[in-house]
This record gives sequence, C-alpha cells and structure tokens, in this order.
Amino acid sequence: MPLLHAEHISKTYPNGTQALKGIDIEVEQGEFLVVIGLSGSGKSTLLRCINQLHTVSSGRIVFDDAEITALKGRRLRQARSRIGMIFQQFNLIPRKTVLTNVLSGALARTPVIKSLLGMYSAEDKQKALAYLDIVGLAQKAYVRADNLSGGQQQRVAIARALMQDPKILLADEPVASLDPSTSHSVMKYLQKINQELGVTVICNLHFLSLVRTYATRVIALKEGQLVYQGAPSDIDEQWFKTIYGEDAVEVSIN
Ligand SMILES: Nc1ncnc2c1ncn2[C@@H]1O[C@H](COP(=O)(O)OP(=O)(O)OP(=O)(O)O)[C@@H](O)[C@H]1O
Repeated sequence: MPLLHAEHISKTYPNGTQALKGIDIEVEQGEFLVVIGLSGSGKSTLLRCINQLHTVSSGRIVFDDAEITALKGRRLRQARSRIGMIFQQFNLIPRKTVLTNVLSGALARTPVIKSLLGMYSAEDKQKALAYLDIVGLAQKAYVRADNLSGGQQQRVAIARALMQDPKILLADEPVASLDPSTSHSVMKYLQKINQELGVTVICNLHFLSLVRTYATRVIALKEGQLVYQGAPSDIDEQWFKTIYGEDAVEVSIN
C-alpha cells in the first residue's frame, strides 16, 4: 500500500484554467520525489491538492489509508496535520523569535488561547529545540526570524513543519528564492530529514542538477498532465526536450 495515492485527479480553477488533467501518482513511504515541469505546468497545484489547500475538481487522494479528499472537519484536520508544507517564501513571522516560529508548527494540538499567550508545553519546547538542532540552528533559537539569512529561514520553516510529526513533507520550490550554495544547504537538510527521520518528501524544483543530486524518483508535468516518471538519471536530452520544449537549454546550479 503506497503512503499516498492520487487517482486521476483534476483541478479546474473558478476562472476556467485546467491546472491538472487526470493525474495518477503513487508515492511510497521514504521516497524523495521531485516534481518538475515548466512554470504553469501544475506543480504547485498538485502539492496544494495533496494537502487540501485546494479541493480537487475530480478524482481522489488516499493518504495514509484515508481518502482525504472525502474527509471533513476534525478528521480532515487530523489527516492534514500529518502533511507538512514549506514554501518558496518561507512564510515565517518576521518579528517573532526562531523558537516561537518553530513552536507555531505545534498549533494543531495547542488550544487556541494557550497559543495566543505563547504558552507551549515544556515538551513542545524541547522538541522544537531538538528540531532546530537537526537543521543546524539550535544557537539561533532566541534570535528574531527576520535577522536570519534566506537559507536559515527556510531551515526554520523545515523545523516548524517537523513539529507536526509529518509523515510527508511537501516542499513547493523551497530553494527558488535562494542562491546556488544556499540551495544545496537547504536541499541537504531536506535529504537528512528524509533519510534519518524517514519523512517522505515531495518537492517541486526547477533545476535539473538539484533533481539529479537529491531525488530518488522524478515526475514531470506538462500542461497539467504527467509526461514522465522514473529515475533522475534516465532524463536524457530527449526527455528533457519532451518536458521543457525543443528550445530549452539545461542550466546547472553548482
Ligand atoms: N488560484 C488560481 N486561480 C486561477 N488559476 C490559477 C491559480 N493558481 C494557479 N493557476 C493557474 O494554473 C496553472 C498551473 O499553475 P501552478 O502554479 O500549479 O503551476 P506551477 O508549475 O507550480 O508553476 P510555477 O513553477 O510558476 O510555480 C497555471 O496556468 C496558473 O496560471
């Protein structure tokens, strides 16, 4: 049984744009799956449908044995709490400390009044510090988030997502705002949590050189359809042109 199974999912936005057109994917526990494709091919929409930020127009998604596309209310919140997400723009609260930002990842199981007052349990604080250590930022716990570099902020976002005890982490172009060397650093931490904590990762990326270094499997979208799935090493020049178009040229990120 795969950890995640998207069956023939389609998404049409209210303005009529058909962003996904009948996608089938299975993701096994422990994979580091990278999604590639031109801008507008549907990568973000796919991730947002998986964690139900967007509802699918048709098809169904089964995650961890539950059909999340059919869940509502508390059961949907429970299922979603096992799906972490990080974004291109990090989405931290800039004026709060790094530790407070990480603790906010525990919101799903913290009573609203306690979270408003910043009253997190000692256990959650310990856990947040341990996750900051995993992403190499324990010494920055009491620094304001907006004093950190972009790469460090993305690592805080990873620690925040880990507070949910996710089974799967969705990363929507996590390095698109970062320079090349910082991009590798963030990707290495994602690889670390995949390999050492066993968190399955689905990550949208633009640069094939990163894909080749970090992905255990790749899928490619083109105009909302799945056009490739396989090993990163099997993406030869012909596949590259199928995915990105005849005129595309590969650019490396070192
Ligand atoms: N909220 C929305 N309302 C209407 N159309 C949308 C919305 N979000 C995305 N789209 C459209 O859906 C299509 C797929 O967009 P999506 O953002 O999923 O692609 P993407 O591959 O992630 O692109 P990028 O790499 O630029 O982020 C595009 O045509 C886009 O313009």
